[in-house]
Amino acid sequence: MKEAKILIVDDNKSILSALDLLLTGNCKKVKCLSNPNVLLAELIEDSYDVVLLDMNFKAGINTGNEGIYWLNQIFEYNPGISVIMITAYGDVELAVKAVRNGAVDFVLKPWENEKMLTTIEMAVKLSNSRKEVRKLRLKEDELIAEINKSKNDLIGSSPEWETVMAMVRKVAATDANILITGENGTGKELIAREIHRLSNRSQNVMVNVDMGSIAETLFESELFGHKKGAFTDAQSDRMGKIEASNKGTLFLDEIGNLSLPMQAKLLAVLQNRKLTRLGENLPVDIDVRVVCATNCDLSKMVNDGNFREDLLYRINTIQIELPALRDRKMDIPALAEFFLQLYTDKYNKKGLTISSDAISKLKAYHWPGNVRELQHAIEKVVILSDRHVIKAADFVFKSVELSSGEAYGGTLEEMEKQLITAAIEKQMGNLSAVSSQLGITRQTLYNKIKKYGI
Ligand SMILES: Nc1ncnc2c1ncn2[C@@H]1O[C@H](COP(=O)(O)OP(=O)(O)OP(=O)(O)O)[C@@H](O)[C@H]1O
Repeated sequence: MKEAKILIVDDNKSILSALDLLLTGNCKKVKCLSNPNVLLAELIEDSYDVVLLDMNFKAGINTGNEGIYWLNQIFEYNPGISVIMITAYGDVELAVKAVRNGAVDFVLKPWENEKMLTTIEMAVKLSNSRKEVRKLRLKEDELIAEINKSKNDLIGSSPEWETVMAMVRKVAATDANILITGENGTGKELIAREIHRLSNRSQNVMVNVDMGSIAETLFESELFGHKKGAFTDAQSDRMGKIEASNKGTLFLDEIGNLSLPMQAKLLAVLQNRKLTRLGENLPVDIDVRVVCATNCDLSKMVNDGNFREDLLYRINTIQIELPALRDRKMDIPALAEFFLQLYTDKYNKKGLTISSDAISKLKAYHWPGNVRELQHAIEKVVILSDRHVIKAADFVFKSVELSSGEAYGGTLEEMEKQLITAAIEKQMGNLSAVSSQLGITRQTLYNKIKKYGI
């Protein structure tokens, strides 16, 4: 209230001076106008939080229509401003009409000062929250525009990749739920982004949830949100990821990693299109398009009793299978050039090129980690290269199987890296299988892959 700027418009001078006396000292600025014709000019002059507006201006004509007219004028200029009508007892009906038109409240003449101050205080609060909402909305629009601005660089012209892209273009604009399958690193997330970018939901966000890294205990609060105090660590209200993707796209990565109880909870939300935040009673309506990705064979998981059939039907209206990189080797040169450009720019190594024998070597390799592995391989040689041309010998692909009794001369970290690389090769890039082979969680495996640049 102390920071508020109040504009009072009334042709009755004694009302103006009474209100001026009451409010000066309680507010930052109080401005009185006896002629409504200068009202709009005054709104342009300064940013007011509240306008106190008389219902009647012309002496003798008490239709109140002038008040409603000026109310609409104010909103046309600034719909966020709080307007309180000042009205005589006989005009209550009109004052109610003004409230229907957007005024926050009305005060009857003669007013009680306490009541008037409370009404103005509420109006200031409302005006502040409207300003805050408007600011957040603009910020949100800005962020979404920024996120969606960049067109994805999807490299590939092989028939296998073209088939994928034709399917993406066909289904993007529909609201169909899509399941993207393929080995790790084949571009599932990239394709999900492209589907979102080409969809009618691209004005809103795509929210990415990695089901493989959410702990069972946090699943509900991460996805559905919670109210402050809903559980010990819930220190503030939090919107869940599903609600955050409302009107946009919800990308559920590694859907095959979901436990059966979590599958049931997710299915209920997708079926009912409603969710209830933890600790709250009222369900919230949601309107999301679901895109899922997995490297697991979900049909086999259904047969084995590890994945709900009804959930599979719900998420795989359309299935897009991404080819492994070894099955579209003709795209390797273009991908290599693309990543070379990316990393020579990033590491300031302009002019670095790649020899044709190096490209041949890349084409001959079987890429168990697919495009991601190729990307990391190029990044590594760009960092290490101190020549102008990358040669075949710069790429070293290890296929190591260490026997338990073998003496190893390297550091513990090198050994760990080799073990992980060997396991990825052995399991053909299936990270779930790699993590169970090595006896570590998927998250730990991800961290190590990132750490070692595998
Ligand atoms: N066609 C492509 N053109 C350019 N870059 C690609 C392409 N396909 C994949 N990539 C890049 O390869 C990396 C891995 O892609 P992405 O994360 O989409 O794969 P993924 O299948 O979702 O992997 P995971 O199953 O491990 O989550 C990303 O950096 C992505 O930008």
